[in-house]
Amino acid sequence: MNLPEGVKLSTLKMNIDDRGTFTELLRESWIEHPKFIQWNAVNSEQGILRGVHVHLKHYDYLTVMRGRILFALKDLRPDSPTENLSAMVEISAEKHQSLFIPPGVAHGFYMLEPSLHIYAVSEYWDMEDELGCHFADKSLEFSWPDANPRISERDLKLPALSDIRPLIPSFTKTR
Ligand SMILES: Cc1cn([C@H]2C[C@H](O)[C@@H](COP(=O)(O)OP(=O)(O)O[C@H]3O[C@H](C)C(=O)[C@H](O)[C@H]3O)O2)c(=O)[nH]c1=O
Repeated sequence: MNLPEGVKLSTLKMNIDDRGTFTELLRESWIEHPKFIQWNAVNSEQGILRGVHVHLKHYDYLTVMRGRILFALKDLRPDSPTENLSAMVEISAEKHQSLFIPPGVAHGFYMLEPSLHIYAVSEYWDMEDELGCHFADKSLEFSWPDANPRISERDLKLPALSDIRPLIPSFTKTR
């Protein structure tokens, strides 16, 4: 699958026995840079769309613990080898995968089923690092399965993609 440079989609090993399952979600050795300092758990009803957000500083590392989520990604970093590439990735709890998203890659999440995703961030939550644009902006080139998702007031008021593009720093190779 063609993903923005630096985005990593990994399959996690689910150990199954007669009691249930055991899955390692993250080892520090799997990701050289950055270190993750905060974890979040997010429950969502079906039909919810979170985003589209993009960060100047922090990295996200996500996995789906229950349900099925469509992750939409777009590379907004000037000079990136995949500048302007859009991608849609579906992750379910059954096929345990993780998604690593560097700064400058816009992302939005549409819940195909009631879902629980957990994610780690490399900086503490800071609204200064919470940019975003309206999910239905055509220049995102996202094909959402739902033209009328349930979305927060904040996300509904997000600007056009063209308004935030000048704020995104140029691409730097993830160490
Ligand atoms: C991010 C965050 C939020 N909150 C509080 C603030 C709100 O009362 C509530 C929901 O926050 P928000 O509406 O920002 O959640 P999402 O719309 O799911 O956005 C989050 O997930 C999308 C996809 C992102 O990429 C954003 O980085 C992240 O903000 O949790 C906290 O208490 N700590 C936190 O670290």
